[in-house]
Parts: sequence; C-alpha cells; structure tokens
Amino acid sequence: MAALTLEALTVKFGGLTAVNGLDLQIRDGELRCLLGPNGAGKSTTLDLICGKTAPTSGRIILGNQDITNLPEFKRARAGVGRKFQTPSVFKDLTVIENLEVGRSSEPGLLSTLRVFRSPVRGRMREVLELVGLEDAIHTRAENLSHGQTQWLEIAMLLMQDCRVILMDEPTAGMTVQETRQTAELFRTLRGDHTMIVVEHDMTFVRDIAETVTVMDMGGLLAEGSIAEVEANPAVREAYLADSGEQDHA
Ligand SMILES: Nc1ncnc2c1ncn2[C@@H]1O[C@H](COP(=O)(O)OP(=O)(O)OP(=O)(O)O)[C@@H](O)[C@H]1O
Repeated sequence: MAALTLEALTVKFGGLTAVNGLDLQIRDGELRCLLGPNGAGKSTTLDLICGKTAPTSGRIILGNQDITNLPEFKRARAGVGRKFQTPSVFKDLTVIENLEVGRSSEPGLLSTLRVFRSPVRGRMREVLELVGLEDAIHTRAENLSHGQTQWLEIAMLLMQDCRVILMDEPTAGMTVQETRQTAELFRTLRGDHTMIVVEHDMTFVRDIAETVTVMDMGGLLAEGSIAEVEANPAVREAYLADSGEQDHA
C-alpha cells in the first residue's frame, strides 16, 4: 500500500513555479531519496507535504486520507513527521527528557506520568539504542555532538510513530564517521519506517538508496535505482547545467 501519494502537485510563488505537476508514490516502509540540483524544488516538496506551504493545485494523500487541505499541526497528528536542518531539541533537557516531552501530545502532569509507564519507557530505550544514544540518556542535549543531536531528533520522530518521516539533508555538518553511522541507522529503519530524504551527499545516498527520485525545475526528471539515474543523460545534463553542482551526481 502507498504510504504517501502526490498527485499533480503544483505550487507557484508569483511568476515562479517551484513545484510543477509532481506525481510521486511512496510505499509503506520505503526509504526514498529525493535528489536534484539547487532550486529543483526538493525542500518545497517537503514543505508542501508537511503543510508549511499550501499548494496551488494537486493532491496529497497519506495512506487513504486526503490531507491536502489540513493545517500543519493536523498533518503532524495524521502522521507526517518532519526533521528540519536545524535541530529543534530542548538544549536544557537531557536526552530522555527530550523524548518524554516530544512524546507528550497532551502536556500536563497526567501525560507526564503516563510516559513513565513501562511500555512507553521500554519503547524509548529501544529507540535510543536504535539511534546509538543509549549511553547518553542522561546527557543534557547542549552537551551532545552535532551528529548526536541529529540522532536525538530522529529518535523524537520515531517515538511519534509517524506514517511518513521527511528529512532535509540529515547529514549536513556531520563528520564522515557520523555520516556512516547515520547511513547504518537508515538502513535499519527502512522497512519499518517510511522516509523521504533530501540529500546532496552522494556517498550517503549510494549507501542508503533503494529508489531515488530526481527533480529538476519543479518536476520529476527521473526515478529508479541509483545506478539507473546516475546513467541517465537527462540527469547528468541537469546537474551540469547547474554550475556549482557537478560533484553531486
Ligand atoms: N517561499 C518562497 N517564495 C518564493 N520563492 C520560493 C519560496 N520557497 C522556495 N522558492 C523558490 O522555489 C525554488 C525551489 O526551491 P527549493 O528550496 O525547493 O529548491 P531545492 O531543490 O530544495 O534547492 P536546494 O538543493 O538548493 O535546497 C527556488 O527557485 C526557490 O528560490
């Protein structure tokens, strides 16, 4: 079953069509990489899916629910999770406290108490092990490395049991080692979680990619395995036309 379907999705900003009639279908459990030269419309596509930007036309369907006209917070509740480039963790709180706060959709004493019940606590430990933060449970977020902070944010999304997780350049600013660990994490997550990842780091993409979608000028340019799209002359041309981006494909 499709976790997410985009139908002829379009957004215009004045005279500029940033996303142009985009059709996309993401299977449950799929890890889809979204590539394309600068200005291709990748981040705007994520903005449209999470509700940060309203489309000019087209439809967005999550599972079998049409979410095109839902406001951002309702889409989050419906199961769209978004990780932005700048982490939004609480610096003064520890790793586990961040997960507790992130988990609580109804702030207040009752929900905080509920969080401490064992099934949720057990799930937190599981998620922290998954992202490699099991030894940093009581570390304040401000003392985490850049990579660890990104993993904490991913852990917070995993706790929300999102239907689809959107990530914009998750490895930006990471060391080579952190990027490798993130690739390993994503390979573990795929199958159980549905993710759309916008990424420029082609080594990382090759490490994690199943199907990749290449956008150019707001539209879909190519879709297939990494080998297929890298061999596609139209893809090569699009990247070469974008002067600063030759290294990205
Ligand atoms: N709110 C906005 N108002 C006007 N134009 C916008 C807005 N958001 C994006 N754009 C334009 O839409 C186009 C697509 O931008 P977008 O950020 O989606 O590209 P991208 O593929 O994510 O690029 P990059 O890889 O550089 O992040 C660009 O020309 C951008 O300037």
